[in-house]
Amino acid sequence: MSAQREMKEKNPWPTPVTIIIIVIGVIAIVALVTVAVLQNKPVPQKYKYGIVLDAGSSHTALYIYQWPAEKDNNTGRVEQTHSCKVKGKGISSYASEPWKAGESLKECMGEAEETVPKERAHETPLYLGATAGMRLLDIVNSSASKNVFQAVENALRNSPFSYQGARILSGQEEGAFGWVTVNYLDDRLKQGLKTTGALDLGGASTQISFISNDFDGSESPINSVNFRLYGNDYNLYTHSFLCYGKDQALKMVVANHTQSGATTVLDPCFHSGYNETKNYSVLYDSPCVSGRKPQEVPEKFDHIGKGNFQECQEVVKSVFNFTSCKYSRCSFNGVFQPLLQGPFGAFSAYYFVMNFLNLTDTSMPLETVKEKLSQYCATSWDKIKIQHPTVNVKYLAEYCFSGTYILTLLTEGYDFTAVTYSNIKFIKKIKGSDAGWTLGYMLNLTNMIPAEAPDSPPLPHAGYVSIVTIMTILLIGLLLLLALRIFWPRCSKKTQIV
Ligand SMILES: Nc1ccn([C@@H]2O[C@H](COP(=O)(O)OP(=O)(O)O)[C@@H](O)[C@H]2O)c(=O)n1
Ligand SMILES: [Ca+2]
Repeated sequence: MSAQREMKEKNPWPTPVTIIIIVIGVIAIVALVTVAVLQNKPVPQKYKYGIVLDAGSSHTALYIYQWPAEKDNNTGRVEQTHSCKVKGKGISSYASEPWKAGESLKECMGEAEETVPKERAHETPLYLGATAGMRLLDIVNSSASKNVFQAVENALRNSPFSYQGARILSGQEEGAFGWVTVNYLDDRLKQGLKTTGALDLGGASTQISFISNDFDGSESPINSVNFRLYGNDYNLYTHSFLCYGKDQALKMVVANHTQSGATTVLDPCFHSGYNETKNYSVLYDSPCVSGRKPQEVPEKFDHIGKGNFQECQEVVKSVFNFTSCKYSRCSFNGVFQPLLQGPFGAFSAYYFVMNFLNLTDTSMPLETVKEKLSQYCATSWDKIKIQHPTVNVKYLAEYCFSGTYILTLLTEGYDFTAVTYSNIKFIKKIKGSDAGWTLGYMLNLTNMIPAEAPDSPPLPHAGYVSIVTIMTILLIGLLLLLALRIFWPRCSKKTQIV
């Protein structure tokens, strides 16, 4: 015992070598922990951008998407960072003065230039896709449609972005890309989860798209779209009904009322007290109704509201044809539709209308929804105007019709029942991005969704760094213990003597 005390008094400090080892060990640990922390700190993100113009029948909207620059190969999330509503009507309304279609886009294109960093502009793809308004214009006047595209192209080519072209989407593309958007934003594709069907209601056409076990594409190939996304195969059913958007459907319904060429039309889909003089020529100005035009019509008619939901439902039904079906089952107008399956997201005008009517809650029994709509339709036009002083009266007048049309389309047209109605969710946005075909369109054209699932490392980055750090600390600890035994052998010996 005394010898041990003697030794400690002689040399109370560890040897310099041990100190160096300990210092190096501590520095190594601090360095490792610092590296691990810094490595996992979010670095300021650099983004890439893509722009899509949705040239709809009623208006054009511009959407800007962004995704992490270093991850455009399929792992980074694409999200909407900005949107801009073009003032005025859709591009198809400029058939007689096409240059105005190009002009109309300039304000939103200016916003896009402010949103996308200058150094990214030249590599930012810019697309314009036109839907049913231009499909209809192309049917009645294809040279006018070409002129509108020419004007739009001139405006977009002069932008600093990488212009990739303007074209009319087929109804099938419109339906399929809407489905891709909804399922991409919900993260259902990457994870191979059960998908959500997509219901899109526009002004001039409407789309229904869903996966059904009942459907392999063979019964009606024109309604079938095949995808391989993230290693999963999808056989999607999709159909677009031209003329069954809510604005054209309204024209068809009113046209059915006015077959006799009457000067007064009593309309159950408009509120009592509503009375507007309208032109027959405007009513019959689209190919959706031109075939119904009576031989002899006066110039104008008085459109008078009656405010009766039940009767409105009956006249709305008159635009759906259920008489012939050459397939095992049909929705309407002889169009094949497999058994409805799964949850559905209903967006665009489905959402705008049901949201205005306070009817987006689909857990409410369908009968209650109908009662509420019936009460709304029965409210006088004067009262409606007082209740909604800020809403444009042209749109305000149409909500009773639009609500009735939506319920009729869903239940009679597509065959949703009181039970399956609750599978529908009326949505505007998913995680900050608008539901609609534009995102799916861009993801497809930029090959941003791979056919095969990307290989992912077995551990996430943070987990990898933590494990390496812990293992290194353990190793250093072991080395230190080893060093203690080598450089202080006497210590251990003394302990043995004691
Ligand atoms: N805030 C809004 C915006 C659009 N809408 C309606 O939503 C529909 C959008 O259709 P769209 O312009 O995309 O037409 P399509 O080309 O898709 O048929 C139109 O009927 C608009 O009137 C609405 O009800 N409320
Ligand atoms: Ca649309």
